[in-house]
Order: sequence, then C-alpha cells, then structure tokens
Amino acid sequence: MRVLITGASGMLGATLANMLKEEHEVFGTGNSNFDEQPKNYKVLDLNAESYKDVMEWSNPNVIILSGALTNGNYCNDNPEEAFSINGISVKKFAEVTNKNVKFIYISTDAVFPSKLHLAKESDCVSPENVYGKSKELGEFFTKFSDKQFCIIRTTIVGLNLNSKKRGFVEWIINASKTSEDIFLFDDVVFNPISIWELADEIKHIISLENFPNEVLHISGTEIVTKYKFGMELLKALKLETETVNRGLISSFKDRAKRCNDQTLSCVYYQDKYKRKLPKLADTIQTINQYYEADKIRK
Ligand SMILES: NC(=O)C1=CN([C@@H]2O[C@H](COP(=O)(O)OP(=O)(O)OC[C@H]3O[C@@H](n4cnc5c(N)ncnc54)[C@H](OP(=O)(O)O)[C@@H]3O)[C@@H](O)[C@H]2O)C=CC1
Ligand SMILES: Cc1cn([C@H]2C[C@H](O)[C@@H](COP(=O)(O)OP(=O)(O)O[C@H]3O[C@@H](C)C(=O)[C@@H](O)[C@H]3O)O2)c(=O)[nH]c1=O
Repeated sequence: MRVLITGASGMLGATLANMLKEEHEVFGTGNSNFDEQPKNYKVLDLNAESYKDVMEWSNPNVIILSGALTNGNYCNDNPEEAFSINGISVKKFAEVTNKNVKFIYISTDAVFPSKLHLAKESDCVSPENVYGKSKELGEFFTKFSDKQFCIIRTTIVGLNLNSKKRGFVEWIINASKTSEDIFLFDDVVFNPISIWELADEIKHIISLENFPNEVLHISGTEIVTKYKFGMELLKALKLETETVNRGLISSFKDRAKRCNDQTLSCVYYQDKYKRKLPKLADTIQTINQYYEADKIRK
C-alpha cells in the first residue's frame, strides 16, 4: 500500500514512517527538513493553499494525518493558525483525494473536558483549550469527508528520531542528566502508550480487510500521574530521580488551560478488535529498549 504520513518530522510521524516502511511504500511530509529524515520525504506547510504537488508525488491509498501544532500555549495565542493546521488541513486533503483514499486522523484526549474520567468513544467532546478545539475540528472534517476513516484518540509518549526535537520523555531524561530541577504534575492523570506500540496498532488497522470507519480510543491500560510516570521512567532507565519534584498543574497559572484528567477508556477497541494494549510497565520497557538502542548507536 502507498501510505502518506503528515507530521513525519514529529515524534509519532517519524517513528510511524520508520516502522511502516517494512510493509508499505511510505511517503512523509513535515514542515521542515531534518538530518534523520526518511527516503521519501518532502516539506509541505499544511497552511499552503494547494497540496497538489504532494498528492501527485505520493498518490496514496492511505493518509495518516499526524501533522499538528501540538504546543497548547502557542495554539491559545495563535488560534487561527491552530485551526488551519490541525483542522482545516484535513478538509484540504479531502478535496484533493478521491473517495477510495482512506484517512487515519491522529487525535487526542484533549477533545474531552477534565470532568470525564476514562472517556469513551460515545462520550461528547467538549475541549477546554484551543488545541483541543482545533483537533475537534480535524475530527469533524475527517468524519464528514467522503472517505473511509479512522479517528484515533490517544495519549502518546516516546523519543524523537528527529534530533532537533525534544518532547516530554526527553525533557525528563535530560533534566535528570543535567541535574535540573523539574516539577512533574502529581494532579494530572493519563494512561500513556508509547509511539512504537501505537504504531503497531496503526499497522494492524491498515491491514484490516474491513477498515474501521469509526472513532477509536487507543492508549495504555494503566492510569498514572505525570509525576509517577516520570519517576518510573527514570528508575527503569537507571537514572537519578533526585531532581524530580512533585508539581501541581493548579499552580501553573500562566498557560493555556489543560485537563487534569486525560484518561481514555480503551475497552471498546480492545474488545471489538481483539487487541491487547500495553500496561505501564510494558510502555516504559519499550521506551527503555529504544533509549538503550539509541545510546549504542551514538
Ligand atoms: N505528543 C502528545 O502528547 C500527543 C499528540 N497527539 C497527536 O498526535 C499527533 C502527533 O503528535 P507528535 O508527534 O507528538 O507531534 P510533534 O509536535 O512531535 O510533531 C508535529 C508535526 O507536525 C508538523 N507541523 C507542525 N506545523 C506544521 C505546518 N504548518 N505544516 C506542516 N507540518 C506541520 C511538524 O513539522 P516540523 O517538525 O517541521 O515542525 C511535525 O512534523 C498530533 O496530531 C497530535 O495532535 C495526541 C495525543 C498526545
Ligand atoms: C506534564 C508536565 C508538563 N509540564 C510543562 C512542561 C511542558 O513543556 C508543558 C506542556 O506539557 P505537555 O507537553 O505534557 O503538554 P500538554 O498540553 O499538557 O499535554 C498534551 O500534549 C498534547 C500534544 C496532547 O495531545 C495531549 O494529549 C496532552 O498529552 O507543561 C510540567 O512542568 N510538568 C509536567 O508534569
């Protein structure tokens, strides 16, 4: 299959491109070039008027829409840009593709409000910040396109293949290595899945004879606070935990509102598709495996 992945310079997209290339012809786009970029890679600004060149080049059977503005504070300060990149871009892809092309839209727990614990696919969305609202718009254009679609809501953790980037996990690791004090939220809960484990699920979904055509929650099966996650991660990686402090999201006033309950129920997906999603220890073990492999490579 020919698979186009947007956000292929990002944390999830770069790993997806790497893992899917074993079975598919993969084409990736991102907003900038990077040293580790895959073979078939082009810069495509999702704000651009036309996506024609990229569509002619990749001619995909499946498009994985992973490209997004993910910085919640930046989205709040720049709502038009956030709605354009995270939402309207999906409409533009729908307009330049025929109805046989399948869409997989990567969405987020942030479409739900804090008051929902273990949000289900059938629960009403009600985002609390611009980032969440812009992802809700992306879901809308995915659902109401003429394509077969799968919207995956998730909460991911992992390492960046793109050495210019640094996410949540790298932030915790680097702080430990440089003895920088950090405050991890002990009042925010989530059920994380690693990018490699999620990529395996996406591989499975692409291989299905009957494409899902629905919203699916795909994440880890255990709930932790961000603080506990950070501590468990550092212990597994045999790194110092001394500079990790308990923080409270409620004391971070100067930023876009975030939910303190980011949990997603993955029961429907596991039951219907007969899949076993990872426990926290599996997810941390997977990160450890890629972290060690990276150390050896470097
Ligand atoms: N990280 C998380 O905690 C979670 C993420 N998600 C969703 O998962 C998906 C992947 O997230 P993640 O990999 O962490 O994101 P990253 O922030 O790591 O990567 C974002 C990607 O989008 C690209 N992008 C940003 N702006 C533009 C633009 N104007 N035009 C084209 N491409 C652009 C970036 O390109 P460039 O590198 O050039 O800037 C990059 O490739 C997203 O859709 C996100 O909403 C869902 C739940 C949790
Ligand atoms: C989690 C956390 C963040 N922070 C600070 C640093 C960090 O750069 C900033 C933003 O936190 P996060 O990166 O976790 O972003 P945040 O917007 O909270 O998390 C989200 O990410 C987006 C992309 C999603 O889709 C959501 O599902 C969600 O996981 O807040 C802390 O100081 N302590 C913490 O424990």
